[in-house]
Amino acid sequence: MSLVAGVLAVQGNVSEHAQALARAGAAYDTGIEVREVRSSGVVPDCDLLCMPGGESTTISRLVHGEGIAPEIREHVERGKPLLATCAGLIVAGRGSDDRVETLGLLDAEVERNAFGRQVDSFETNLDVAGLDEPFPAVFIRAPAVVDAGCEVLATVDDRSVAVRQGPIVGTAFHPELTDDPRLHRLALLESPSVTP
Ligand SMILES: NC(=O)CC[C@H](N)C(=O)O
Repeated sequence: MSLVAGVLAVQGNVSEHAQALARAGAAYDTGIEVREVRSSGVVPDCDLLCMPGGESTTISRLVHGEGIAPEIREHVERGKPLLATCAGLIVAGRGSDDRVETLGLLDAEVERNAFGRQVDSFETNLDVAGLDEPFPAVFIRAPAVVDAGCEVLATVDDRSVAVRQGPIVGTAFHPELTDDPRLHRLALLESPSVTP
């Protein structure tokens, strides 16, 4: 079978997500066609969706300005999986920062740059619910979920850094920046609406 995966391409690690999707699909012999989402009209054809990191202010402006926001909303309302990473998590959540117009898809208040400047970037082996072995998680000016009304999959220093609600998985870290495809698999290919 073959799946169509959309990667929001207004900003962020687009090619890295495309490669991660290819790695994740290879394990299942699933063909994955990646489409970059820069304007409206692409998301309705997608089985899976990634919302990458970048600058959440910019991403939220473009998502709303280009008419992509209602399509993402409809995508998850139809039970199709969405992986939102870092700035993508901020945009998917219910915001705590006026400069970001969030989508409110996740019942999670997300604090931007939650780990402070002194630790702008770090990597840690993270226990994630649903994965057997720790995941090599890369954090770059990462947010954290400060108030989660949804399932928490992982924490760092008592802060929630991976959450799940229905077909949506949000991570404060960047699973696309490692060779490990397990997070993309867990979030996207093992979602109930997708049968690889
Ligand atoms: N790597 C990232 O996506 C960083 C997110 C960024 N700090 C923001 O607030 O938008």
